[in-house]
Amino acid sequence: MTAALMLELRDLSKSFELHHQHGARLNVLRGLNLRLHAGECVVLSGASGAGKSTLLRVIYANYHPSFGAVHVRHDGRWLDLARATPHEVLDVRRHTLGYVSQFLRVIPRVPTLDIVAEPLLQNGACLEQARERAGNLLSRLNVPERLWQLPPGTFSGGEQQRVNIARGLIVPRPILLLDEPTASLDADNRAVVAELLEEARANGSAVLGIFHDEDMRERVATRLFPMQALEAA
Ligand SMILES: Nc1ncnc2c1ncn2[C@@H]1O[C@H](COP(=O)(O)OP(=O)(O)OP(=O)(O)O)[C@@H](O)[C@H]1O
Repeated sequence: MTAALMLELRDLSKSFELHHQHGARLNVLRGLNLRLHAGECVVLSGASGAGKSTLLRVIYANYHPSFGAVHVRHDGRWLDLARATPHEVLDVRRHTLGYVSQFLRVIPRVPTLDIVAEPLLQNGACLEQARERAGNLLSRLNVPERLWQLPPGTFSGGEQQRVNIARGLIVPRPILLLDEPTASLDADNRAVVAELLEEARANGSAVLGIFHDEDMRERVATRLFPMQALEAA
């Protein structure tokens, strides 16, 4: 049986207008086509500045594409995020499309355990279930239990990144976007993240990510998607 198509980018382009440079345009993505299926992990490769993060931000609807379509399979139908309403975008983010960046951005003074549990609570789980699953993920990611009741503001870069990954993976989502989520992690913790991603794929998630570390790329990628910086307009 062929795996279900989950995400399809068609003829996608993105340029930025540089207001402080008299409206000059910077073309970053042009005519890009990509299909992502359930159970695969496609890793974006290419030099710094090739547009990898921009592409993930366009898919997550943080940036609006200049041209083209971002079709996602959401709730049994296809939706073009480039033309979706803000309400539809929020619904897609809540149920279908996860995004884990390098940085943890959270409300200050909330304990780590609740930060991780929050997305599961929002999806309808009870507090006890959400905290239990949060604790499991934090343990697997080697975040010591003595830190769980503290807000993560003062944690090390690697600890914050592991909290961020736990929060990003606690709700199983059909499509996962990862923007260098393991950048500050040591080899042992990178291996845990690779295992978590394999489990997500085995459960049918489609993963699209950026990993600068070559070991990590080789370990998690089922396919590479090469990208190149465009020439100036
Ligand atoms: N909001 C923005 N406004 C203007 N230019 C932007 C914006 N976001 C990204 N760019 C430009 O787009 C180009 C691609 O950036 P992007 O961060 O997508 O590259 P990348 O391949 O992810 O690089 P790296 O591997 O270094 O993270 C860069 O030249 C960057 O300056």
